[in-house]
Amino acid sequence: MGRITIQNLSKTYINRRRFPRGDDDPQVRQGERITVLKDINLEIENGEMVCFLGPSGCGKSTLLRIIAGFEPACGGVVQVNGQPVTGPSADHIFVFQHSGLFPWMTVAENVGLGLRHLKNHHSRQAQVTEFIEMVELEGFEHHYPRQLSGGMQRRAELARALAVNPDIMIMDEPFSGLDFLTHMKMREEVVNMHAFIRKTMLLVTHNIDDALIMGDHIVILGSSPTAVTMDRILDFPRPRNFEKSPELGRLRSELFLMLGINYAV
Ligand SMILES: Nc1ncnc2c1ncn2[C@@H]1O[C@H](COP(=O)(O)OP(=O)(O)OP(=O)(O)O)[C@@H](O)[C@H]1O
Repeated sequence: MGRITIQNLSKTYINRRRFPRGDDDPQVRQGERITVLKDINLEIENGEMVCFLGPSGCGKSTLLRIIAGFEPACGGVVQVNGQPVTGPSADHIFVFQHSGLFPWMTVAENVGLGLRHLKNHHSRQAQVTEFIEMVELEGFEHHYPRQLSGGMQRRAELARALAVNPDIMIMDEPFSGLDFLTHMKMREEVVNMHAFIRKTMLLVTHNIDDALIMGDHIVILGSSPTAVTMDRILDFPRPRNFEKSPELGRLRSELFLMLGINYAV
């Protein structure tokens, strides 16, 4: 289960670097308070693919770090499956990171990390093989990360995430730095993987098309301080196609406008 409830969430950072050196005034020494998130309310259903969009610096990563328990909130509540988040939970949440593979381990060893609990060597190996096949990396089981292309490394990371089998998978700009075709391929793979595992996935992206093609639910955050400016369930049929679905195309133009771009490209 991966149901998330966020109520009146707020987050303030203190910019301690702002006080002048040697200033002993306690108020000044407290530093300038920067409110990043204010009154965020969201309901995320189990199994949803939620795409977060918003201008740079609006607090998308901060929000995901709070959900993952890496960062405390300053106000409000975040609950996962009805339980308040009080810290990181390796059992429930997997944070998909760039270069998250251990460089001294092969692809199979990296993927196998998530299956350490399986005592039977043969069933563990069988599952490692299954996940590696799922991301089409068969033949590269014994390669080290440095021997893989950027796209293959991301696929190996996906296989590792699948092996961990978390309730919630968090992906912060998972396609950044990939070339156009690899980006498209990875996007397709994540959509297929999600359709297969139906786990809750939270994905931060700067790419409106990614959000529209992938998301069951789109959340747009506005800045200064960040509030939810759009919270919308997408029920367009899949595979999604802008040419075949004029409504999807209209929503695309609307999102471009909301994010300050007048002419959708
Ligand atoms: N540890 C911190 N201390 C002080 N300020 C911070 C800290 N972490 C983040 N911030 C500030 O919080 C704001 C939101 O940062 P965050 O990384 O969440 O934005 P984002 O929307 O993910 O940005 P981007 O899209 O550029 O990755 C920024 O103004 C950032 O400077």
